[in-house]
Amino acid sequence: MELDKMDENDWKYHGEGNKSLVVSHGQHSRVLRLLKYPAENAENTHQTAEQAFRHIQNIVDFNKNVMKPLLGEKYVHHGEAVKLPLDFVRQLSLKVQQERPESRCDKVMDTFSGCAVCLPNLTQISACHIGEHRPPLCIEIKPKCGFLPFSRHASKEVKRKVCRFCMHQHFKLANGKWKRMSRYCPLDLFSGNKQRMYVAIKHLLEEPQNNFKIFKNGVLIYSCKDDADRQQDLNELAQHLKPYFFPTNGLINGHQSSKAVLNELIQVIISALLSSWDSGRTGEPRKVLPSEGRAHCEASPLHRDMLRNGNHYLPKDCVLSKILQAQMLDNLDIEGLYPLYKRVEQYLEEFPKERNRLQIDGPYNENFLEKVKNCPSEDDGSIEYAVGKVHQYRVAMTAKDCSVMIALAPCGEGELLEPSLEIQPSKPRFTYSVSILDLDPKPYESIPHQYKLDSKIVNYYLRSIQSKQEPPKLNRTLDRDREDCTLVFHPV
Ligand SMILES: O=P(O)(O)O[C@@H]1[C@@H](OP(=O)(O)O)[C@H](OP(=O)(O)O)[C@H](O)[C@H](OP(=O)(O)O)[C@H]1OP(=O)(O)O
Ligand SMILES: Nc1ncnc2c1ncn2[C@@H]1O[C@H](COP(=O)(O)OP(=O)(O)OP(=O)(O)O)[C@@H](O)[C@H]1O
Repeated sequence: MELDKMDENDWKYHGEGNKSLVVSHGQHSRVLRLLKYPAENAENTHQTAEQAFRHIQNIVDFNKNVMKPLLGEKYVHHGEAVKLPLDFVRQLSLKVQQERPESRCDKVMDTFSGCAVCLPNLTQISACHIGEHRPPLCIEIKPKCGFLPFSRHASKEVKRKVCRFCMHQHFKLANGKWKRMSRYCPLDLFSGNKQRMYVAIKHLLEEPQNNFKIFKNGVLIYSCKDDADRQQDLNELAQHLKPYFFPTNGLINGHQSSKAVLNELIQVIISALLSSWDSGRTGEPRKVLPSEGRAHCEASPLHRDMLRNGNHYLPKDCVLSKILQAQMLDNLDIEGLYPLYKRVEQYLEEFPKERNRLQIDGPYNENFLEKVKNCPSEDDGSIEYAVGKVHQYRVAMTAKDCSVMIALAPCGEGELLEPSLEIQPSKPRFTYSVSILDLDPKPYESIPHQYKLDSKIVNYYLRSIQSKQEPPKLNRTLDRDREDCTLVFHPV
């Protein structure tokens, strides 16, 4: 990519989140990730070009020096900070504007600094069979927090029973963020139990919100639509997917065939999420013990029998296990962390110059990682302990908000390249790659917001459960009874 010869016509809108907008290159498997700002203060960010570049470089450094060693070399692509011609960025911003979803237009793309992160396009993977005409598929999952707080600081009993995602759903619906409740529960996805994972992914398909997307040849073909006819959307998705899973089976018709195709998709997703390259070598997957806080969430719509169905484990090096371990660095809960944040604040008021030594805003280098890894386990009253816990919490926050990309390319007969997924010997095979994205550092300043938000979510949940005068389990049990009118897949 020659930075002085950038042409906006080579790039197209790819997607965006709350903080960044992503464009992809038409020919090369590359994306540019540009930051966004609230529309009202876009021109007043008062950042010099140097500060803007530092900010982008900080994101790259955090990915490279902190998240990559924690999550694993093979999953994290840290990218590169680039400085783009301002003219190109302005033209690009005009070009993509019409493609942007309305709900994201409260923020505008940064057209002032020219700074961006250049990354591999993780929706792409090269097909492993010459003459293979089916383009790559990619499934993106934002799994969110996969455990219940086990800290003694978590003051409300409900936090030990119902997971944050399930409680947050009530708050999000009340605030109008979503129109329909998601039945997805992260604890089921992270359980390592294939039946529970199956149901979790089925619920993501039924109500994707911002947790589930599918791309074909790098183009988004399935995601959240507020006023969608879900069954029709799923049937259309099945039409897209059928050549991948039933290549020789003629035209697909009817609800049953859609279910069969989506069933195959879920099986492949589960295999990719549980795959661990180490297990390939040794033959036996290495297990991690189930940890505290990982049993199940009482708001999950799963049947008790399935929850009781034995202990299951995540293979040690699978992507979910890596993410969960990083999430669990938050072992005090925000309620235990907040007093330590205040200790740091007080210390910085007295000794403002210490901010740099303590690496509150970076640099995100090996030293920062050491502080995260070697934080004392007991509170000795020191500032070092408080800062170590704050750093750990911020890393955990990043892991609770990241996304997993599973890119799949069909393999022809006898063309099996490593790594590959084979669901059953008679079924089509895929070569695949699994990556983790959106690993930006969460600002130190957001801790008070997290503290308030946590209490709002819990209090709102308790109120809404009380107002229905039903215990949480009963609520979702009623939902389950209604499941007949929605999609029912058959668990493996
Ligand atoms: O707080 P949460 O759990 O709602 O997570 C926020 C996400 O909302 P979600 O619940 O996933 O829909 C939110 O996602 P959306 O904008 O809702 O798609 C962001 O990812 C936000 O991160 P950041 O502030 O942009 O760095 C996320 O904020 P952080 O808490 O990770 O800072
Ligand atoms: N390297 C990549 N390759 C392909 N697609 C990508 C890549 N990085 C991001 N995307 C796409 O762009 C979308 C937005 O990116 P990202 O999640 O990093 O934005 P964000 O604003 O940081 O998100 P959040 O709302 O979680 O803060 C992703 O959901 C994904 O679909």
